[in-house]
Parts: sequence; structure tokens; C-alpha cells
Amino acid sequence: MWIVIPYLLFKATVLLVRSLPVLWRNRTSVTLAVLAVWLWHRNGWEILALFAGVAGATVGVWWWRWRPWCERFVVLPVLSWWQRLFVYQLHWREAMTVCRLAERFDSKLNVPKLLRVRCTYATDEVLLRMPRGQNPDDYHAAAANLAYSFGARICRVYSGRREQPPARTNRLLRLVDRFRYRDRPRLVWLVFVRRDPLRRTVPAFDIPDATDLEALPLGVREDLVRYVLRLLATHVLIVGATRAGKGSVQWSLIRALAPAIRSGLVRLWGIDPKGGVELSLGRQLFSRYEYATVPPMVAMLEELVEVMRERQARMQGKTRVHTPTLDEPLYVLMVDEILALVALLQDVDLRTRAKAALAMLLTQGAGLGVLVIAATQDPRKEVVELRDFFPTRIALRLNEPNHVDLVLGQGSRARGALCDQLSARPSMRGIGYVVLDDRPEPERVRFAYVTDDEIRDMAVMYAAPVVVERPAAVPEQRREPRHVYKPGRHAQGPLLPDSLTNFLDSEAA
Ligand SMILES: Nc1ncnc2c1ncn2[C@@H]1O[C@H](COP(=O)(O)OP(=O)(O)OP(=O)(O)O)[C@@H](O)[C@H]1O
Repeated sequence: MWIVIPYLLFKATVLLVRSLPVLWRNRTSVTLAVLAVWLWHRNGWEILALFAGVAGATVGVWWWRWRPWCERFVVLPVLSWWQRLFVYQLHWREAMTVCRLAERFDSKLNVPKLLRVRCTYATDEVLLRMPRGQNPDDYHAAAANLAYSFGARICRVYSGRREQPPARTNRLLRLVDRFRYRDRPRLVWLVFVRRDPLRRTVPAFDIPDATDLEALPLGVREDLVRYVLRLLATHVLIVGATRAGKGSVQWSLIRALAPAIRSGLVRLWGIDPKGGVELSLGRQLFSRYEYATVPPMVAMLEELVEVMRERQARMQGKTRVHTPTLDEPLYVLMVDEILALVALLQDVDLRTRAKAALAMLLTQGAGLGVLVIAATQDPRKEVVELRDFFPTRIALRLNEPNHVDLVLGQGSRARGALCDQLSARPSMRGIGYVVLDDRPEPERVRFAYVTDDEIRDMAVMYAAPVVVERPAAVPEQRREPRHVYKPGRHAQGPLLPDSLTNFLDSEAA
């Protein structure tokens, strides 16, 4: 008997020490439970009920008077606590094991460690630490199983923190943030979407006083943060099935550019091969605009190449990066259906010239302040060949799963860009995926919808100043050599990547 008591004491101590981390992680629940039991034991259930009633009434008044604060400090923390305890912690081990995310080593099962659950009204963000031997791709592969295991339809996986460190002036706080926001490769963020936060149309944003070319607000992300586009030095490709909402991306972008268009800092050129259906509503915003026939469109492309070349000559030896000024504005060329110029055009000569000019703009224009924003319905071969020259790509609803990787790049669908599963319902238009600069996982965005009336008003209030642009040369009679740019064959020609050479050469076949 005397030997059993020390043994039991030893066992109890081990159990206590082992459960300390669990108790610490659940300190709020444990404290509340201990308090409740103590109150009940000391004063009976009536006092406990009174306390609960007073607490409930206080929260009710708080909610009524200061709802955002109440949500932030009471409702969402309580929801997070509840979800953590009764949804994630309860089924964690089982779910991780059946989703094959638990690793066995030395006859011990290493389960990913659940660190934190943070809820918004629409999503649960679960932070975990991976066991050794895993990387975030394992979680991307298991995302669908994880979602259904925890009663959601969508689970997004992020290998990095989604929010940026706050901008602080205090040095001490900055130091703390540097530690808090340090790179932690073994952490993975799972975001379970309980209800779609993007199901409501996002109204057009107010036009800013001044355009910030580094952050043009275009829509709202799934975490309800504004999606902003850094336009400087990037070309943008927008791909989406018919009626997917490509127009809302284009018009949101133009809306964000409007003050700069009016001041002349940005010169917007438009090509609308679909007969002016999309862009003509805001005709006054464009310094140059072609929609009726193809030859002037091609001439316009070539003219822009000329503008770019002249600027290149002016910049030579002075600066490497173009900064927009009123004398040297940023040229933004918007092409509504790029396929009409590079693939559907019957006239081979015109098509070759259009391709060559576009290739030139795409390879050299970004650093020279000549940008291309192109939209298309169909990611077919000719567009995919150009894809890599568009650093920013936006994929709205697409018809086929394999189109996703064609537009956003290899592996994008596996990392969560489910463009083929986006709803075609009219109420769900204008939703798409974008790849942000700071992380590999695509982000779902709903683009702001600019109504026809808003476009008309904007066109009147922010009309482009009248500038005397050079008249477009009528191209019909021009007989230029088919291939202007032939790296390797013309030693003095600019060097073009292989894919672009193939793209230009495809005409010769
Ligand atoms: N962001 C949005 N939010 C809500 N509804 C939208 C949004 N964008 C578009 N829509 C709706 O979808 C319709 C089609 O949009 P839009 O013309 O922009 O599509 P599209 O992809 O440009 O079509 P197409 O390929 O035919 O040119 C619009 O008339 C509008 O009713």
C-alpha cells in the first residue's frame, strides 16, 4: 500500500504538468468556469443567475449604443471562443487524422497544433503549427476535406499572415511589431468561410481627390479589406466568361484614375473592338478612342509604340524608371477584347502588325509609363502566349477548371482559385480571383460595380483635357515586313523571350 500512494501522486503531478499548456490555452473558459462554480458554491444558483442576467443586459445596452465596439470586444471574441471550443478543438484530432495531416513518428502521432481561432461574421480564421515533415501545399491539397470536416463549404489556406503590420510612429511598438510579424514558416492560416462575405454587390467607390497610382481601390476582398491595385509599372490582364463582370473591373479602375485623367497626369486610350458597347459610355474620359473599324485600332497601337520609343530616347541615360508628370504622362491603353486583335482578325497583315505592336508595348512599356489593360472572354492560345507579359492578372468566372491555371499561372487552382466554381447567377457577378504581391495564394475579390449613370456623370466631371494627338496613319496601304522583331535573325533587333517570338512567328505558319 505505502508504495502505491507516491506512485499515484507522481502520476497526478505528471497529468497536471501535461495539462498546464491546455489550461493556459483555454484560460478564459477555465476562469469563467471556476468563477461560476465558486459563485454557485458560495451563494447558490440565484446569485449566479443574477450575475448572468446583469452581464447579458450590459452587453445588450452596449450593443444597442455602441455596436461596432460591442462586436469587436464582446460578440466576436465570444463567437471565436465558442467556435474554438465546440467546433475546432472538439473534432481537431479526428479531422486532422482522417484528412491525413497527422504524422506518425516513433510510434507517436504528431497532430498539427491548433493555436488560435479568430472569427468574423463570415469566416473563422484558424491558426495552426504544422508538424515537422509538412509544408503548406499539404494543406492546399486537403483544403476541401478540411472544409467539409468542420462543416464549411470552403476552406482557404494561407502560408503567411494576411494582415500587414500597422503603421506606427512609436519605436518601441515598431520593435514589438517586428517581433510579432516576423516570418514564421511553420504556421498556416486556415480560413473557413461560414457565409459568403461577398454576396452583396459592392457599390462604386467614391472618386478620390487625387489618384494614388500605387493603390487604386477596385473591390473588396474576402476578409472585407479593400483590394487595391498597384498600377505603376504593370500591365493588367482581365479574363472572364461572358457576362462575368469584366466591365466592373475596367470601370472601377477608370474611376480610380479619374482625377489623374482630368488633370492630364494619365492619358487613357481605348480600343473597343466589340463596336464600342463597353467603353463608349465614358467616351470623354479617353484621349484616344477607336471602336468602329480595325485599321485605326492597329494604327493606334503602332502610334503608342512610337510614343513609347520617343520617351525611351528621352529617358536614355537620365533615368531608368518613368515617373508620370504632366509633360510625360502615364499612358494607359484599355483594350476590351484583346482576342479580336490577336486571334479573330481575318486580315493576316493587320493581325501581325497588331501582335507586333502589342508585344512591343508589353515587353518594354511598363517601365516607360505605357501600360496595357486588356480584357478577354477566352483564355485561348494567343492570349496565353501573352499572359506572362501581364504581371497582374485577374480571373473572373471561367468556364473550365483548366482555364484557371492558364490565366493565373500553374498551380493557382490548387492553391484555391476556383474560378470555374464561381456562380453565374446575375447577383453574383463581378467576383474573381487575383494574386497579390505578398503571398502565393490567390485572393477572392468582388469588384465594385459602377452603374451606367455613374459612368456618365464621371465622364462629364472628369473628362480628359483636349490634347492634340498626332493623327493616326491610315494603315491599309502600308506594306511592312511581316516580322518587325526577329531576335537572332536581326542582330540589331531587341531581344525577345522565346514565347513572344513564337507568338509573332505563329503568323508565318
Ligand atoms: N461587380 C458587379 N457586381 C454586381 N453586378 C455586376 C458586377 N459586374 C457586372 N455585373 C452585372 O453583370 C452584367 C454584365 O457585366 P459586364 O458587362 O461587366 O460583363 P462582361 O464580362 O464585360 O460581359 P461581356 O463579356 O459580354 O463583355 C452587368 O450588366 C451587371 O448587371
